[in-house]
Amino acid sequence: MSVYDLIIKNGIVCTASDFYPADIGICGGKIAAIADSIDSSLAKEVIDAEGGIITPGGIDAHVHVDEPMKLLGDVVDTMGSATQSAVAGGTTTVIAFASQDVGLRGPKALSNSVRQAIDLYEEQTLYCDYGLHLIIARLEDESKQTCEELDDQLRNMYDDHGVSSVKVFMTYPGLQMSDYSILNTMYATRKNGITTMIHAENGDIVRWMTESLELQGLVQPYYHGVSRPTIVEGEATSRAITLATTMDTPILFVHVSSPEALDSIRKAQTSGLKVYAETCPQYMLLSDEDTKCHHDQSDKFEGAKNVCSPPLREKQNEQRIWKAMDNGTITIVSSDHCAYLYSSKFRGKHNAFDNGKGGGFRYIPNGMPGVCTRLPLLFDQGYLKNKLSSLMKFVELHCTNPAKIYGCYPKKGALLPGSSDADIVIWYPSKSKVPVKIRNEMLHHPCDYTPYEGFEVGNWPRYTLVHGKVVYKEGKLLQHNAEGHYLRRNTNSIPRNKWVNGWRPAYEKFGTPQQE
Ligand SMILES: NC(=O)NCCC(=O)O
Ligand SMILES: [Zn+2]
Repeated sequence: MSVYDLIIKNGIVCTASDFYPADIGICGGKIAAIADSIDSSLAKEVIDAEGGIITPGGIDAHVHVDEPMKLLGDVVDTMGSATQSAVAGGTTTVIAFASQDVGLRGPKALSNSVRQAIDLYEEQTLYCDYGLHLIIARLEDESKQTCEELDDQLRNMYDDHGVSSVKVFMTYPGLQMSDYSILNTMYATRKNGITTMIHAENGDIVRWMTESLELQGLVQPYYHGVSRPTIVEGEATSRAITLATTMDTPILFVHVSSPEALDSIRKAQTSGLKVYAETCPQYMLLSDEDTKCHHDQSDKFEGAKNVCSPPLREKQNEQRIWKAMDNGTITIVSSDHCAYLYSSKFRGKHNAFDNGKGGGFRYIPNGMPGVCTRLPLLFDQGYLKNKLSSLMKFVELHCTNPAKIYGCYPKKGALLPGSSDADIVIWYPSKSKVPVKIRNEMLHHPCDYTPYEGFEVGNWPRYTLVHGKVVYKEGKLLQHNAEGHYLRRNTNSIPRNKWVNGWRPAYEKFGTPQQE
């Protein structure tokens, strides 16, 4: 009788803490054993890693796909297509977004918003597991009443669906929250242990700059970046830190790109605050030059492919991001995958021309694809090209820290016998298959471009396993093994119980520990 369903032999196992040659035994979709050598006869099936590196599957904690509220317009991905592209690049868990349905009322309003998204994705073939954050689209009114309602709604959402994180926006027309509303949100997230994710850009400055550029006729895609200088992100970041300090609430800044933001985050972390940060590959590998037209001089709109917020920065900025990843200022790396078609004149990026809008940068849907390329690009740049101090650091940023921050460790993001799902990437042995030139066709996604077309990387996932089954092998997807599910997560946002003065939230008297 077989002890294991599968044994992976002759690999070099790399986790966030260790790097060593070992065999891995898998049983019932879980990591069952890791040892110097496991006898092949104990398994139904054996994969020979041939000396290749083995890492936990990637966790991409910032992915946008089509969702019931269509908050971001006609993004091209379903959850099915996003998970398919994810596993083709070694990512085995994605955390996407459900948006608040502002038409719903009552204590189950947020829970039901999430339910609608889960119902939609249940219909789709999923190649890996997915979780959901909740985007708070609008607080009904800015009264203390809302605080209490939000508290109930968050508790129900977590109890019903294990959603343990919410995202708020300090910019975007229709989504931008006032400081007052952010405080209301933090008051309730703190009480429920929910992680507060913040998109930090000063929306009023962006609006003012946008109008000024438009008056001067400067509306090409490149000017999207000009309307959102680095200090716009820096100011919002330091303001959000002030709000979080007042409310004693841990926060995580998504898609951090600016030196001023990094300085504020580093300072806050050094003073002991629970401030975390995410960055994305585009902020170390692309620049504002990529928002100009490159290929076809007659297409002045081509830079729209790379319009995202925060925008791509000057080339020299990328060194700051690498340093911040290595020194711990940046906690996680996600893709912020948000793919819109480019070639269609009727969909995606060209929506900027709908109804006589004229294609100005203000109207370009923000975002770019990246769920497939995140791990290979960073494995190449971070590890093979030595921009990170070790491969373990790469695993920490892309797999382990996202799992810890978002409450799914060690089920995800680790290779712990008895605890972790067998979500695994086996990379090519170092001497074979190098380099790989990235082509859009390799990415198994519905988008018609990748910002990384023609980039060369020194390795690529050879096998991707989800729940112990091979879902991607040597460039091909194995659909019969695609059995992804919705992932409930735990809360993991623990306040410090340190206050700026004598004020305490009203709920403190109901049992939360006081400052020591
Ligand atoms: N980042 C971006 O440009 N688009 C996706 C939405 C967001 O995360 O802000
Ligand atoms: Zn954002």
